[in-house]
Amino acid sequence: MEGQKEVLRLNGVGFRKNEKTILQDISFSVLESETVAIVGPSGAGKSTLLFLLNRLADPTEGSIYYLDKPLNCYPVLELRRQIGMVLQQPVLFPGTLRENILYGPFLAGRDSVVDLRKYIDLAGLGGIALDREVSELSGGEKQRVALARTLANEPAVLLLDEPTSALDPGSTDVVEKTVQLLKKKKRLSCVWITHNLEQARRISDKILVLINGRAAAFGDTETILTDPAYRQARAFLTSGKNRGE
Ligand SMILES: Nc1ncnc2c1ncn2[C@@H]1O[C@H](COP(=O)(O)OP(=O)(O)OP(=O)(O)O)[C@@H](O)[C@H]1O
Repeated sequence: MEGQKEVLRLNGVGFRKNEKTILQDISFSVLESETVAIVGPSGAGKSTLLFLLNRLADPTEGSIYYLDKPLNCYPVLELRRQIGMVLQQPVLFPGTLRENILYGPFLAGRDSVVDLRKYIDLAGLGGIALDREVSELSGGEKQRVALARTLANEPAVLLLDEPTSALDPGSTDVVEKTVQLLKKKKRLSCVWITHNLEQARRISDKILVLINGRAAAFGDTETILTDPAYRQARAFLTSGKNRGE
């Protein structure tokens, strides 16, 4: 879409670990208010690519820009506030719902001014008492707490690594709708790993197909999912290596 600013840009990104090439020559950008889905077979390097965007690792080749500066020019904690991450298995601290959601704002010194209710409602947690221990919650509820906690940092970019693969349809719907709402209201940008092509169709504007650490295709969602030119890339995703959700 014209006029959307570039939020993330990868130029020829590669990553090697223990002499093994995990990612090679990846270039694409993510615009403001845009969701890019990353799809690809197991072991293709999807999670590794997401880790690079959050500086859990650094590329061994190429560069990654966030807005107008290389990623490594930002203090890492500030960067992770602006580029939040939600993983397949929610990582929560022992403690209450309130403590978990206020953790990020507390670190930033704004826990006393934050509107906790906003994030509770966004993540569809309205029916749960704020002083409930998170260890007592269901998997779907925990994942929604993890989402609310990340959103409480008011990130500009959200990285999602199969956030709904272990969730029931109701919780999946909450996560998808929340992200869509924030795209519209806050111009949130997302990079969302999914094994589910139907989910990719619902939530993404563009798709990156990653195969053996390389970008096999990148483009508009409908084009990637329907254009015969991408049949081979799609075939990889439905070849049985791919898990359904
Ligand atoms: N810390 C590490 N050291 C060495 N190799 C690693 C490391 N992390 C991942 N790998 C390897 O990198 C490759 C890509 O792994 P990655 O987890 O990024 O793939 P993925 O596409 O996310 O897979 P899945 O869909 O199964 O989650 C795999 O071959 C994996 O074994």
